[in-house]
Amino acid sequence: MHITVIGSGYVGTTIAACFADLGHEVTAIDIDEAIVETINDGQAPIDEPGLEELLETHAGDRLTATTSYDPIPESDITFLAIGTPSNEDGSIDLTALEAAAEATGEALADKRDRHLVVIKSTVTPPSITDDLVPAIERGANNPNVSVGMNPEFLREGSAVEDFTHPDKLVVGTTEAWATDRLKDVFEPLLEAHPAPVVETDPETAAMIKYANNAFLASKISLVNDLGNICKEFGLDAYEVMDAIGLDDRISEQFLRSGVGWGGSCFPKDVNAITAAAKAAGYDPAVFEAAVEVNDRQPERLLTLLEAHVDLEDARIAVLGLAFKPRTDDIRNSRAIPVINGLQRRGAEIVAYDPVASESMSTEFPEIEYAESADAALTNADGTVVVTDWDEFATLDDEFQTMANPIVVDGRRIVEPTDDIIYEGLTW
Ligand SMILES: NC(=O)C1=CN([C@@H]2O[C@H](COP(=O)(O)OP(=O)(O)OC[C@H]3O[C@@H](n4cnc5c(N)ncnc54)[C@H](O)[C@@H]3O)[C@@H](O)[C@H]2O)C=CC1
Ligand SMILES: O=C(O)[C@H]1O[C@H](OP(=O)(O)OP(=O)(O)OC[C@H]2O[C@@H](n3ccc(=O)[nH]c3=O)[C@H](O)[C@@H]2O)[C@H](O)[C@@H](O)[C@@H]1O
Repeated sequence: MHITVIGSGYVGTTIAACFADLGHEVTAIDIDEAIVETINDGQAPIDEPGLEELLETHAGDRLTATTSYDPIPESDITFLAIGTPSNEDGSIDLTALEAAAEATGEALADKRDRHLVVIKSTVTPPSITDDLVPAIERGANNPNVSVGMNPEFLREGSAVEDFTHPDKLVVGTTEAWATDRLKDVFEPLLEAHPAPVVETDPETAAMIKYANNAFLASKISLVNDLGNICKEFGLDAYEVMDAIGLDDRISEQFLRSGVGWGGSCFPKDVNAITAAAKAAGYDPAVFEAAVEVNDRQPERLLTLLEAHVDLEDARIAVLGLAFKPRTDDIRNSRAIPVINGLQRRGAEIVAYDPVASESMSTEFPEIEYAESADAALTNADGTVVVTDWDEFATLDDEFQTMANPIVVDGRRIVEPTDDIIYEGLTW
């Protein structure tokens, strides 16, 4: 099948490369010329394990990238994988996606065969009928074009692996031929890795995506609430969570308490579904509480640090800047409120991350960036661990180069020893 994928970010590039690997002919379309050139050179525009290998194999062969929308009518199906960020009030900002949807409609104006436009971006259910279908129709109201929704569940840092080993495939369509076409795209993937296929309408498919993300984010906040209680009682939250994770109804996944959830999706998606629910007249109390608990965790981390060291003019090492390990993405990283909190308290900050220092230096150009954890720790009056990079698990003698070996761990990654003053956030 010939597939066009519009938007070559984390999702677009991953799915374009994986579709090519499944044997499809793929055209990736992005407005950013540098991204298009990178893909055509067989390189990955983002840092994701396994992605560069796929692009090296397929670029120039089954996969080509372009800034032009012209290939759209020649393809059988188009996936829209454009960013859906937040407005100031937390509601979904559809500007970029609507522009791409309208341009896609225009490109399909004269198409005589059936064409399926699939929304891959995370969008609120009402926005499909209220904004996106009208945007495509503004481009051209062609009855041969059908609109579907196929939410994506991949995680950054394991995008290729997650895409190729899905828990489920959600197919949101309005016509039988559209369902068949979307399922045909995934047929080779499901043959290799069978997964349940949920066939539904586009709005329910969109809601499934928010329910998934809001559930997981709320689960972590619930775990953080429990973790904070454990800490107050002098108990180890991880021992408690390991036990409750044995209950199949709870599951052992996403039970890691600490400095909270960040990234490009959980924060914006919980805010977007909350705003959409409020616009529809319902106040989602649990989601609001989940955000509040999440906002509190960085402050709790700093309060624990303050109990050991006066932060005014203290040199504090921040270990980990990415929102999670194995990515250079700092969007909504918990390191941002941690650094803000340290700055408010007058601390001097030295930060280290294996890959995300450059991204963070655009956000905080004024702080110092070290080349290694060792260098960051040298002469520091205290350290906070914000991202659970594997390399922090092996830190040991490095803490002895600190002026004061005080370690406040926001991710339960450092091995406590008698030679350091170790404080866990929820243990
Ligand atoms: N990042 C992730 O792990 C996941 C993201 N999602 C959702 O997928 C969507 C895309 O997210 P990301 O890939 O992270 O976004 P991104 O911001 O990394 O990529 C979006 C791309 O679209 C391009 N673009 C913008 N306007 C365009 C236009 N008119 N025509 C062509 N290209 C255009 C941009 O240049 C950029 O390369 C969002 O709705 C997000 O919530 C869903 C699952 C996972
Ligand atoms: O819609 C999206 O973009 C994606 O959002 C998340 O994926 P992602 O944000 O890439 O990463 P996660 O592994 O979910 O981690 C999110 C945040 O939660 C934190 N987290 C995760 C798990 C846990 O037990 N505790 C915890 O604090 C992580 O440190 C990180 O800051 C979802 O897991 C994906 O299914 C979804 O597709």
